Amino acid sequence: MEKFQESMYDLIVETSTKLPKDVRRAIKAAKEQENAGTRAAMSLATITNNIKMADDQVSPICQDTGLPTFKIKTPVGVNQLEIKEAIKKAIIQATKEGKLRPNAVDSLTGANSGDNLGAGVPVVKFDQWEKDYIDVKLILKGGGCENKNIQYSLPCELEGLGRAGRDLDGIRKCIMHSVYQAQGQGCSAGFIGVGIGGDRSSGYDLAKEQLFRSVDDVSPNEDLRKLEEYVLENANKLGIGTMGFGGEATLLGCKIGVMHRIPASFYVSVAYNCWAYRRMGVSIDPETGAIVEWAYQDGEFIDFAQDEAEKEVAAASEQEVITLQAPITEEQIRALKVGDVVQINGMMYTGRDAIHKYLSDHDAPVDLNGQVIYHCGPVMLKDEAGVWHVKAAGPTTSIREEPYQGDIMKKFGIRAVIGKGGMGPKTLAALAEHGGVYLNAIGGAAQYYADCIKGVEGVDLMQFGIPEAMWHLRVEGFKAVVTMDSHGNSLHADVDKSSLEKLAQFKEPVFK
Ligand SMILES: O=C(O)C[C@H](O)C(=O)O
Ligand code: SF4
Repeated sequence: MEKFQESMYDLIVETSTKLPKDVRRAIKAAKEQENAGTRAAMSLATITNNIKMADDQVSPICQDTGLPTFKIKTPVGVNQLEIKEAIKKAIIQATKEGKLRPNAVDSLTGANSGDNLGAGVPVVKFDQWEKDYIDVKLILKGGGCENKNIQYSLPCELEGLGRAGRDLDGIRKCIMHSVYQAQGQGCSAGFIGVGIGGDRSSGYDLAKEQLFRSVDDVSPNEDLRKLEEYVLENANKLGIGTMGFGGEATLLGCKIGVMHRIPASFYVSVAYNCWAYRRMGVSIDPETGAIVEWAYQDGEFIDFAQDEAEKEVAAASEQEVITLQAPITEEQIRALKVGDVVQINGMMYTGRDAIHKYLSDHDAPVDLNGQVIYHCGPVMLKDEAGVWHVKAAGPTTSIREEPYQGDIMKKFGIRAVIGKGGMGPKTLAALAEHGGVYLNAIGGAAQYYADCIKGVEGVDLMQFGIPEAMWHLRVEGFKAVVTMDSHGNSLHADVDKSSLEKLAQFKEPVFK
């Protein structure tokens, strides 16, 4: 097993930096459905461009490299303790090299362990089997899509769909609702794994297990096959679209598993995965620890470089891009309206969960008047000269900052916040009152945005750990879409409302 640690390192790097073939094909198909010049087409062009950049630079596709979760099958007699130790060492190395973001945070103190190890991190689950090789599957599922997982306890009452009973049609309603409630916040267009039955924990396990199935896999169970097809077809009629901007592609895959339950419980558990669906697998020789074969290798490999020309056409047909130089004036902000595409030059400051809480009862370490806050937890590496470099820097889900955002903008004179997934009524009211704007960047496009960052000018509040610190970033041509303006308009509220109306079309029984 000499080579096992190296094999695990290779598996981690491949998973974090290169999307599997089946996922690439699903993204390509989604792109082909969207009309050129729409926000959805522009978002998908950014996504495919990002996938290509991650390929070329062997860098994380998305800055949130998730909770590393390994599912391992070993022949009888293989030492599982040794396997776990080798995985931990490989994780430390991949983190040091910027292939994984340090993502393990002490839930009580907030301290980041810095090496991706911690209580319960990584997740390593073993099974034994009769075969003579080791099978290792890895999924790196980020926090934004994890937060959109949902578990239903049947019977229940669902907005838009009415009563969901303890039968196949009730299950259908839950799954349709799960896609609606995710909106764009889990970086749609996404994939869902569904677990029917079990208890609260085994139900979610079963749902996540489905995410290891190939996108092309067809369920051998006839009822589930029909349900998977139904959901895939009809969830795409909700009009949520990529990033929740509206559009044709909302869901790229639906896989459903079933297990027994106990009489009183009936759970439908849904695991939502963003488009950055990073899962890979290898089979390993138990003697040497070397990789014998990679999983998910069937079918055509889409190299998104081929899409270059197409992407340029889409970009050219876009509307005018408004350039904003930070610091930005109230007048410039008031001139913006939902749908405008802007590009930012100058400084922006990262701030996510820890910073927003901190700023609510402390002074800011820098003058934020007229400035831009970027909801982002980047992957950063320091070189030997002590200079920081951005390795990946896409937006994080903004709605988590809803309790603080409006107050902080007013307190410090912040004019723009950039994030993804949109914010709620409290922030919308503050944008109108104070003269602020919410800009939506493309979730997961961590290489694309890292490329717009021309320098790291400083960092504050490092005690919160790399992803949560306040990084001072000098940017050029950082593009985003105005999705909430200072005139009370929110694209997110509009898409939510229209998708709820569309969801109601699916109220009548289908599977009797
Ligand atoms: O933690 C992050 O950087 C992003 C997160 O995965 C999210 O989707 O909000
Ligand atoms: S930012 Fe988006 S793409 Fe990245 S892990 Fe979160 S949900 Fe996935």
